[in-house]
This record gives sequence, structure tokens and C-alpha cells, in this order.
Amino acid sequence: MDTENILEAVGLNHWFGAGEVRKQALFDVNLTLKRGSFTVLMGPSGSGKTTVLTLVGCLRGVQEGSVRLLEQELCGASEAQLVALRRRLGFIFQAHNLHESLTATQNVIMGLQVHRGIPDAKAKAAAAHALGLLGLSDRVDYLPANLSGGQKQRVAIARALVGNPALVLADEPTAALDKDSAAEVVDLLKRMGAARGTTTLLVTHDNRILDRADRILTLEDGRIVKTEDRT
Ligand SMILES: Nc1ncnc2c1ncn2[C@@H]1O[C@H](COP(=O)(O)OP(=O)(O)OP(=O)(O)O)[C@@H](O)[C@H]1O
Repeated sequence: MDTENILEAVGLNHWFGAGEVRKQALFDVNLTLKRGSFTVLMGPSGSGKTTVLTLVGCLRGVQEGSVRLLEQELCGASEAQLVALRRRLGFIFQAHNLHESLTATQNVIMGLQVHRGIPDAKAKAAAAHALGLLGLSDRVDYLPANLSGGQKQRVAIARALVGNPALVLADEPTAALDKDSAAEVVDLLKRMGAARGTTTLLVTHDNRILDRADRILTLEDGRIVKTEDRT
């Protein structure tokens, strides 16, 4: 594996269901993510974007093909190995998935709890730092209900980035946002990634994000039909 690459997927096939309803969702997908790159995966609804993201994110078992993530093969990996790898990833979803009863700081600290044994003061300082980088220093004690949609999504980004993940996987992170907030969230994600050397794979059908990508992959009916390099 090229050490410049954080992820190499080769010949990925995936099926859902069993027996008569068994349906192939991915066909011979090849995907390489270079360290520090910002890749957008787009395509129509049902084309397989989320399936790719969940396979790469160790949230679903690889059925066929090879996926090497952070120099480890996912196909045939044990649950313990997958859990250890998941700890090195950051996830951002369409719905920000913040805990409504926790403040911004407490939500971000949740992103650190997978790294057991971090003292409270250190976790709080890391959360404050991440929220500050995302322009939320004056909102650290707010509950999600008192934040705007864009601010909530920024808290979710801080939570995903606070543990310094090697790879950030984002599924439609701007779907619920207006144009300005969406652009702001993507710029922040990109800037934070560049500052920390984080690699990002972002799923979207939001055209507004495309100019920010280093590479755009298009999926159709479970196949990558187009690869566009922007750098
Ligand atoms: N858990 C599941 N069980 C059965 N079929 C599934 C399951 N998850 C996804 N599929 C099917 O696999 C295909 C790809 O789905 P996937 O969610 O990856 O697409 P997508 O591109 O992310 O779509 P969207 O943009 O609507 O989120 C679709 O035909 C979908 O119906």
C-alpha cells in the first residue's frame, strides 16, 4: 500500500438482503484516498454513497473486495480490530445528532470518550479549543436548542474533529442548511482538515460543495462512473 494513501479499496462488491430479495448495491468499486485530501462522493439517491461510506467507516462488514484503511485490511477483520479503527475516524451525519440535553462543550467531549482515560480538564480544554476554531467560543455552554442549524452542524464538526481523526467521513453534512451556512460548514471542514492533515470523504448531492473538492467521484447504480481531479 502506498503510504501516501490512507485508504485503498479495490474490487468492492456489496449485497443487501438474502434469497430472492438479495440485491447488489455496489459493483467493483475502487477508491483511493490520499492523506490530507478532500474527496466528494456524489450520485443520485440510491446509487450506493452511504453504503460506501459505512463500509469504509467500519460500520458495516466488507463482503467482497479489499479495503485497506490505515494500513489494515477490513475484509475479514475482527470486531475488536474494527472498533479500534473506528476510534481513529470522525463521523458527521446529515442530522447533526447532538444530544439535546448536553451543552456544546459536553457534546464535543462525547467525541473524545472513545479515547478512554482522558482527564476531565484536558477533555474540556480540547473541546473548548475545537469549538473556538469553529468560531463558537461564545456558545460553549449553549444547549443545541439555542443554536442555529449552522452552529449545531459546527458543533458536530468539532465533535468529529476533537479526537484528531485520521479520516473524517461526512454523510450529507449540509443537507439541512441554507446556502450560506452550507458553504461556511464546508469551508470550515476543509480548513480544519488542511490544518490538521485530516483526510475527508464527504457524501453529498449538494452541488454547492463541488468547487471545494480535490477530487469528485460520481456513483451511479453502485458503480463509480466518473472521477474528476481538481488539483
Ligand atoms: N439496509 C439495507 N437493506 C436493503 N437494501 C439497502 C439497505 N441499505 C441500502 N440499500 C439499498 O442499496 C442501494 C444503495 O443505497 P445507499 O443508501 O447506499 O444509496 P445512497 O446513494 O446513499 O442514497 P441516498 O442519497 O438516498 O442516501 C439502494 O438501492 C438501497 O435501496
